Amino acid sequence: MPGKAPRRDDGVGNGPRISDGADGFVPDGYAANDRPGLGARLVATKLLSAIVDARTSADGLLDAAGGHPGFRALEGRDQGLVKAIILSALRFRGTISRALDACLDRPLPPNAAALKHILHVGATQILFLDVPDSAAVDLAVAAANVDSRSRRFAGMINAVLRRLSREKDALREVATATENMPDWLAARMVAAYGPERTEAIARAHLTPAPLDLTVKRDPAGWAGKLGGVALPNGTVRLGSFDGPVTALEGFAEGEWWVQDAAAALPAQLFGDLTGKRVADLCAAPGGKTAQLIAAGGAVTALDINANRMKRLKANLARLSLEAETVVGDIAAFEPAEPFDAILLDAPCSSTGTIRRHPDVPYTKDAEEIAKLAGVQARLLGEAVRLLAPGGRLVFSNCSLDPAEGEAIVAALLTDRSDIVRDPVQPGELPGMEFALTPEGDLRTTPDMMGGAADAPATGGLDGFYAARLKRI
Ligand SMILES: C[S@@+](CC[C@H](N)C(=O)[O-])C[C@H]1O[C@@H](n2cnc3c(N)ncnc32)[C@H](O)[C@@H]1O
Repeated sequence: MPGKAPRRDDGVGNGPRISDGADGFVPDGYAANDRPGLGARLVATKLLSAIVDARTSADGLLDAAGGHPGFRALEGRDQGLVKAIILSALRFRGTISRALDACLDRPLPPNAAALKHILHVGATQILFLDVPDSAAVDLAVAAANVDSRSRRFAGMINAVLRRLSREKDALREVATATENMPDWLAARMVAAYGPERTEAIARAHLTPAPLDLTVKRDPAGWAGKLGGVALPNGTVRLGSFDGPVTALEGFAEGEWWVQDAAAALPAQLFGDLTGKRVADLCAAPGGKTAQLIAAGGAVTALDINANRMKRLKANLARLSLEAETVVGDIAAFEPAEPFDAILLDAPCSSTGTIRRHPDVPYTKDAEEIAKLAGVQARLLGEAVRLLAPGGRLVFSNCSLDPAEGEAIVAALLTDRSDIVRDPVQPGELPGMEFALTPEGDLRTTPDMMGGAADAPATGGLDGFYAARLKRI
């Protein structure tokens, strides 16, 4: 059984008025105060629709400062509940759909999107969260009653969710983890990794990722201080941590930064950078920039996004690390001299981070992957232009899709006779040799190291690809 959110007695909060009426999402003059806990369910229903129907990123919606107005208006406890509902509703979307189908006498009307989201929000609480079933059912019925399009389905919602509650022990069993991958993604994963590995990857997606930290020095010491384990690459992993990272020892002193162990690997492929001119060409928010500086490089960090660059600067300031920073497009970057080492951590579909961002399968698609692959190929061509003869370039991203990784590098190597692969040797990644391909590239997937569900203290990695190249 996957992790459940903390139990709430009644699934309630003293809900504030949640609508300014501007988006008309709380209809009929309704105030969430009228029914404790209803505001959270209405917001969860609305946000699930925004993610699944309008393909809006969950991070942007679920932000206490800049998120959806309905979410921001909720009190902290209800915000936590909405987050738990949304993340579980997405993580287990296939299992939830199957369970609901088993409780429906006939298929839902095709134009009843709001009804579908109300059922999913109710079912998520019954099947996967520690909310009393009676509160989940009653509040789903109440949510239907305040929406003029869904009101006529209130009786049906009541019957379906009550049946779900009675039969939940059988219905919440995940039949195959792959049922929780939308078809487009499952097809691409099976084509790349085969059905068995896809099932293992899908299973790893069902458990949130642990908290990983990159430390400036002394991983074993920090693992001891923070109650974690030091992984073979030096990442400190805190198996179960629930709270603000800012409260952890060493944060204020700038001793570490949050970074998945797999995300730490591409920059580690450069080894010692002392005395080297280094460019980090897609740098923000700067996790890998910090590693390159800590490895001794004189780093120029470039990113096209000024806001993200502000975050990079703030992150480096906290860590007391220094880099030259440039806001701009790689294509327009004309440095005085070429670089000895270049990291291109290109924008991608982020399918390697589904454990952290279960909305990704619903906000991305095959068409977007093809578009991103075009961007990556173009940026890699630009990055090569900035590399000194003999210099090393690492191309990386957090996609699981070979179209955004292996295929991009293969095409470059076919096109350019002056660029060769500089294969990573097993001895360079002691204890993590499993992450190397026969060609000497890095390829991690979430099921590696056991997968978080099987080995919470050491399991699971984000999906990453990295190839090390050299200019001859
Ligand atoms: C995957 S993120 C980089 C993450 C970063 N390397 C880290 O570890 O924190 C990709 C970045 O590429 C930047 N980017 C996209 N297109 C770019 C371009 N043409 N020139 C420069 N930066 C670009 C985006 O703004 C984004 O910050």
